[in-house]
Amino acid sequence: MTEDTHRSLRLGVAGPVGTGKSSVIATICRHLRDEFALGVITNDIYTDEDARFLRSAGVLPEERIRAVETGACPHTAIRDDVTMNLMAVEDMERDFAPLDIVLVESGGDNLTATFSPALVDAQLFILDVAGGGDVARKGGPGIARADMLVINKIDLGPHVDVDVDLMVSDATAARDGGPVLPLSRKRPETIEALCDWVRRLHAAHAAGKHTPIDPGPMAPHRHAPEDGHSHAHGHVHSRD
Ligand SMILES: Nc1nc2c(ncn2[C@@H]2O[C@H](COP(=O)(O)OP(=O)(O)OP(=O)(O)O)[C@@H](O)[C@H]2O)c(=O)[nH]1
Repeated sequence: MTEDTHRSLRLGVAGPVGTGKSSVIATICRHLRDEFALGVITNDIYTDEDARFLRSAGVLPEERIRAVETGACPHTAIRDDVTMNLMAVEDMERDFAPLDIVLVESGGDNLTATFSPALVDAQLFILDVAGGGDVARKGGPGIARADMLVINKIDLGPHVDVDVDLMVSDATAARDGGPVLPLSRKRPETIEALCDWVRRLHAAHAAGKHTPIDPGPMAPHRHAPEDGHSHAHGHVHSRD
């Protein structure tokens, strides 16, 4: 007989470095932890820094926030060989059953990193206005086809000369009309819009009406590690 595992909604959060992945996860946990049983898995190459940030923010009981130290290109661990992450998600689902939602934070630093549908049911891709208003136009699988594109830190628009409305309409065009969510932790109505999207997604998942979408593979890229050898993967480090 197989073990009775409780299958949560697995929600990936990806995006370039510093756009606010940990902050968005903290926000979702703070606002939805009384409605849903939540868990978080973070990904970093060598540290558990993101997990420590979330634990110190006190957004969930500490044991519900676990780190996967990928020890290699973090994008590989969410896309090409998801074994470490899948085991972490399944362990958490078993240890805290029944969980409603497990959030998985990607290591990030890359405009094209996306999750494999073998790991997550849905994914958020996060850009911020501080990265420049034209980033949304540049496209890529996460921007074009993630379940939701978040444009974060819209409170900073005037300070970095970014027209937020234009960035949102560029992003919507890059997604062929797919959903785009302007967000700022300083604007409660945008946080409520994010929470509503998560609620609807969870309801669709629980009803068996949500179909995971693969945003598509990363573009080819090369790493140049310290030892002078380089190796190629299927993605590009656009902010390296
Ligand atoms: N002004 C403003 N700053 C924000 C907002 N959300 C996040 N930040 C700040 O942006 C910085 C980066 O946020 P993180 O959540 O650490 O970003 P991240 O994508 O998880 O970063 P990495 O894990 O290093 O890739 C932090 O200093 C946050 O305080 C926002 O809505 N407005």
